[in-house]
Amino acid sequence: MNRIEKTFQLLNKNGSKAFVPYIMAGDGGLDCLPERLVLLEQFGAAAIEVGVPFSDPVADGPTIQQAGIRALKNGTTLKDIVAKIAEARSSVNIPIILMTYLNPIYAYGISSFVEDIQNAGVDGCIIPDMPLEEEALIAPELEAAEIELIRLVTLTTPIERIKQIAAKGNGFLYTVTVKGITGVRNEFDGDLYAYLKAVKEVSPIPVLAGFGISSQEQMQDLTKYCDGVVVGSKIVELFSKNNLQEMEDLMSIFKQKSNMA
Ligand SMILES: O=P(O)(O)OC[C@@H](O)[C@@H](O)c1c[nH]c2ccccc12
Repeated sequence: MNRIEKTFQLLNKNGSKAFVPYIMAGDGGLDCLPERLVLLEQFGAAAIEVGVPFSDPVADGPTIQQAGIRALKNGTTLKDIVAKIAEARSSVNIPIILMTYLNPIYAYGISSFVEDIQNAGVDGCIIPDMPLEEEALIAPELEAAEIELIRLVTLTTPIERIKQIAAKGNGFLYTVTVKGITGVRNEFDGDLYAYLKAVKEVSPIPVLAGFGISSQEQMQDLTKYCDGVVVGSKIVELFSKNNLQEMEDLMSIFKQKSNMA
């Protein structure tokens, strides 16, 4: 069984919710990636989304964009990231999910990409600019390698399409909570909770909410309606300020789960 599936089975059994932090690989130098992964697991992460820096990150807000620019300035490449994950894999028990736009995968070569991330122990992949209609490009190879393709739905996705996407049944459904790009928000649309509830009702796989989340209050509100949260910009900001205490405090409500992996 894939690590992602196993993780959600355990969370479910314990009645716990998932905290999935996003980090930008190469921000602060690629050498610190393994220690950051280990730290996030210790703080209570259920899985970690590792972002690949890219020059045209269409879904990224200012915090993630800046982190991407810093990582690119450090000379970070997808090849080096995959090698670093391979190096870190034996010290990390929780699932590692690689988030990259399609272009770097193309440049790498689809088959070698899948083969290399499989060997590195990557458990899942998020490719935000690849719609359902285009995924035949890579989905069969990922499936053969037992790597979960994590798909996104948004506030504007019709429910019939959400059903179709969720029915693919990989990993979890990434439900985007805002009409816009990544980045910390103070409040969400009033209809968000009803939408999350509707997504949860039609999804045979776990539903995670992501985009704009930075406080424990938001996390507690949202996880009433879904199985967990993805937090990117806030985590990226705290790493760049080296504010590990605030990170540990923020994640503390999820911590009891860290020992189950
Ligand atoms: O930064 P936020 O608002 O907390 O949102 C998570 C997000 O950063 C991360 O999941 C992510 C970063 N870049 C993306 C592009 C598409 C989808 C998701 C992402």
